[in-house]
Amino acid sequence: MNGRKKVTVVGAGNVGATCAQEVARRDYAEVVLVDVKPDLAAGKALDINQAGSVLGYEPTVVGVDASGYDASAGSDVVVITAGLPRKPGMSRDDLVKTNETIVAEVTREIAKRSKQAVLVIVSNPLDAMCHVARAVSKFPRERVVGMAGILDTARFECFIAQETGLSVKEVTATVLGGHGDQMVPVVSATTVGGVPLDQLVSAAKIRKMVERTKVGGGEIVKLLGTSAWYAPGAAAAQMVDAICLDEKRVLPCTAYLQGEYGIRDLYMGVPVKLGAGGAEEVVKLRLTAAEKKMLKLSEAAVRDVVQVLTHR
Ligand SMILES: NC(=O)C1=CN([C@@H]2O[C@H](COP(=O)(O)OP(=O)(O)OC[C@H]3O[C@@H](n4cnc5c(N)ncnc54)[C@H](O)[C@@H]3O)[C@@H](O)[C@H]2O)C=CC1
Ligand SMILES: O=C([O-])CC(=O)C(=O)O
Repeated sequence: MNGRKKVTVVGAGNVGATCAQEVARRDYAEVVLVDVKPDLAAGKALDINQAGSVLGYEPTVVGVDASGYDASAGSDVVVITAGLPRKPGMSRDDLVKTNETIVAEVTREIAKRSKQAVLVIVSNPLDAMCHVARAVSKFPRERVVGMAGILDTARFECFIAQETGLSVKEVTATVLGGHGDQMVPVVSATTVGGVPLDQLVSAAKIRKMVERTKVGGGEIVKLLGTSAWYAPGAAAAQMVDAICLDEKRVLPCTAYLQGEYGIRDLYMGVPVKLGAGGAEEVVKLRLTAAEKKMLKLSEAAVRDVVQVLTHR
């Protein structure tokens, strides 16, 4: 034992490798990167380790293929990014069957070797893939949590900073609901330097930013031909920090709801107290009537996808 936390990232593609490097840069964990493609994880691990010499972190990243899952044993946190990304013209939901098979297989391998880990799911369609990971791992709901809200919120905050000309560090926003076009940017809880957003920006401009946020993933898919990775990788690493360092941060995460926000037996994005135990508590936020209505629409959209799953 070297006193470091152990973090496994499954999927060494765009999001997984970015997340692995973000975690490596923090220098508190050994990082295991796993990918089904032979040599991909080993090559990325080597590259990330060599960057540490320039950026100032220890070379603790190990890369293995699917025959090397034993290297992940005893992980504190496992980030699952394995699966196909969408291409232009596709919705995230179009990935459901292919990625269900992948996420189920990966979760099986992980759960038997890291029985106490917190699983952070990234693969899409996100809310549905959280159901798959929970059903296969049989972990308690606190220890299977999804990454989407931090990314969606980051997009909203970025647009607000650009619109107001104020530092993004002063912007506090939150985006709830499913990780699809029905997500709910919560304008009533959005402030810049403590000032409510609607005192700074016109209703029409806010509407435009809200709509852009809701299709923020698709905007990047159109530009790149595949989906985003810098912001998603950074967002997943922020969740890893909160868990490994027991930060008790309140972050928008995808959690299994059992009556909170009037929603039962479904994964949805809500504010969560994130610490060593995973999603330790769902935090209640007062929503306006319009926001509640939007959350109901988002719930219906997530339920439509979840009902096609074999593992739920
Ligand atoms: N939750 C969110 O906010 C976001 C989710 N995503 C999702 O994350 C996933 C990954 O996206 P990218 O990294 O851009 O894709 P990518 O194609 O760059 O990487 C995915 C990796 O998964 C690997 N993989 C496939 N099957 C595997 C298996 N059975 N075991 C281990 N590895 C396996 C592939 O070989 C590939 O290297 C996609 O489903 C994408 O839609 C992407 C961005 C944001
Ligand atoms: O848009 C996608 O397919 C990937 C994703 O979830 C995002 O970037 O929000």
